[in-house]
Amino acid sequence: MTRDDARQKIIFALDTSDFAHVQYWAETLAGRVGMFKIGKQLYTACGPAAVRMIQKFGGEVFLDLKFHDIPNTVAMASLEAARLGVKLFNLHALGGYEMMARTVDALDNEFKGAERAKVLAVTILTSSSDETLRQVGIDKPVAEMVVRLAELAQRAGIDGVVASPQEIPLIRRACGDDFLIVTPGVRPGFAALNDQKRVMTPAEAVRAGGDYLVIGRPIGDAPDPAAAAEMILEEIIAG
Ligand SMILES: O=C(O)c1cc(=O)[nH]c(=O)n1[C@@H]1O[C@H](COP(=O)(O)O)[C@@H](O)[C@H]1O
Repeated sequence: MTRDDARQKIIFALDTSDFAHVQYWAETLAGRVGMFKIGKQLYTACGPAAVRMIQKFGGEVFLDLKFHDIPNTVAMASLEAARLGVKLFNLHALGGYEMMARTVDALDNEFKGAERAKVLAVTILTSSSDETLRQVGIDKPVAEMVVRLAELAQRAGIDGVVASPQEIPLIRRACGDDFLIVTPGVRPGFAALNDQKRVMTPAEAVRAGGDYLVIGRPIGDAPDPAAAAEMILEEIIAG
């Protein structure tokens, strides 16, 4: 794998509330990572201006708002996400088949075959365990639920999933090679686990078949974030 291929796989999770930080991170990491993830914290604080700031510096955006609502509301919100010109955005597969299929229909009607944002379904969050599922009344193990939700998303026309690296082989087997797998819960050798539970190293996640790796605190909290991003690249290439 070339250095550039490895770089394109890294999505930096821009988890901040401060608009001034957005420009700093865009300048510091543009060209070092493939995409910037704008999630609930930053989007709630700064809105579409944060997306535009990244785009101004030539960065691609993954809008991580994890929509989960009635089908019409999610479809309409998804159209707005796609109109921002982001490369990826997501919704919760637990919202069900109709919510996902209505969203894909709305996008197809609006973009009519032209290039559009890819939509991902979140399966089971990487911070969840079998016990977390039991607490909300789901008695199945995480791995079984992840595959079930990935298959449901694929049937609804969704482009891929967000899942823990540990579930990548199961999803690949069930959904094939063209289904995107975006994986958070990635921890390079030098970083702390924080609140993530089902983790892998960057090299292991790529070897397992992950298309993109979402990495936040191991880069953002590092004393030298640019150097941390380069170390992660080295880990991917060496692996
Ligand atoms: O959708 C996500 O990006 C996501 C899904 C998931 O299951 N687990 C998860 O950690 N994430 C996000 O991935 C990022 C991980 O950040 P770090 O744990 O700091 O690397 C955070 O912004 C989370 O919101």
